[in-house]
Amino acid sequence: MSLSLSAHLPERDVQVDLEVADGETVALLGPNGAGKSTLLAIAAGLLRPQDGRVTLHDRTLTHVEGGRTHTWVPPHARQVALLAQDPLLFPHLSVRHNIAFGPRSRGASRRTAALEADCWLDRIGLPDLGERRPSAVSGGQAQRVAVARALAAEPRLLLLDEPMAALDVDVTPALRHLLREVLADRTVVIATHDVLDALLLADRVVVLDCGRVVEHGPTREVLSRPRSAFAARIAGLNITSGTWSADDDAVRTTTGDLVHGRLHDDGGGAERADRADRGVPVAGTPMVAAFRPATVSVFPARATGSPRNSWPVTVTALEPQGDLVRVRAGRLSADITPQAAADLAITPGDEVWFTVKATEVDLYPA
Ligand SMILES: Nc1ncnc2c1ncn2[C@@H]1O[C@H](COP(=O)(O)OP(=O)(O)OP(=O)(O)O)[C@@H](O)[C@H]1O
Repeated sequence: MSLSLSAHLPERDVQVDLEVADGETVALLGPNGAGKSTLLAIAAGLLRPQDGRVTLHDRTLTHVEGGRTHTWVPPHARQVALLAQDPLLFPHLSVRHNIAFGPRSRGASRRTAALEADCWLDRIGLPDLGERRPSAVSGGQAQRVAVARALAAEPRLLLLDEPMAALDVDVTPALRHLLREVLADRTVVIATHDVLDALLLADRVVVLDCGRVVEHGPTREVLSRPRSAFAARIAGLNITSGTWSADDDAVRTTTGDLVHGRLHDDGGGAERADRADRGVPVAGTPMVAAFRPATVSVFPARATGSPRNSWPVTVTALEPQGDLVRVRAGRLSADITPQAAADLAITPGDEVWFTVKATEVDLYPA
């Protein structure tokens, strides 16, 4: 194993074992507060567990037993790079010098470091922005620079904490594309809420809940046969949140749309979700609605016969999805046949209607 981490941190109720093979990308998935960032902080040496051990390529970085520290390598000496939501570039340095910082700190000459930085600027598609200060580039560009800066330091382990979370949905595909390219063959742990990150970037997923690993395995296996409630909720699904409207017998989303569907109770796993409906939530209960992109039909105008779930959306992207075309509209997506996409002649920016039968929508208390 390249990375082996076992940690117990009682004050955060975290007890986790994690192993990552050499060259493997593992996605840590889990709801808010599950312990994803805590795990990354332990690996990076920003947090000391009560009991635990972190080894990277057989080198012990952390070894603590019962609060007593036996081995502690400080963060800068771990050869571990942590990339957070916020790119945290040095504001007083140019973009080129930010990237050159890694090679310089490895002992490279000024000239070599600058040449390496220029290679990275090309690679991240920003060859002309080297002289700019971080304040003069966009959020998406800054995050690409942060990726280059992290990798230019040649870390043996790269940790990514929700790298896409602070970005507009329009720029996430470009960053995801870059990550796909640069993460191949590196040892990486990426904490994310986004199932697409897991699908596109990770070889394996580890699902955390309440500070424990509740599920792990190859990405597609876990997402196609999820066993934990969280994985079931996010596995390739459209997820939209809102609150229960008793008058409408539906979830009212933050944008005011109503989503009708099949009610489930607390979603305690796929097995339970199959059972008949239980109690109806009280008005105002926070809820999530989940439905598969393949169940969504796309129409140029409101569908006749007006199915109960039909929403006007603006197409933001079209992407191949197996044999189908994924039509993205912000956070929602529909998978349709290439023929249907051609007939509709959809392009990003178009207004269309997404329609889904209530029987295809699962509603869970959030
Ligand atoms: N600085 C902190 N001090 C004390 N407890 C914390 C701190 N940060 C997080 N926690 C607690 O540790 C637990 C794990 O939180 P953590 O931030 O690791 O979860 P997460 O999965 O990264 O969540 P998110 O997706 O919201 O970032 C939670 O119970 C949280 O309340």
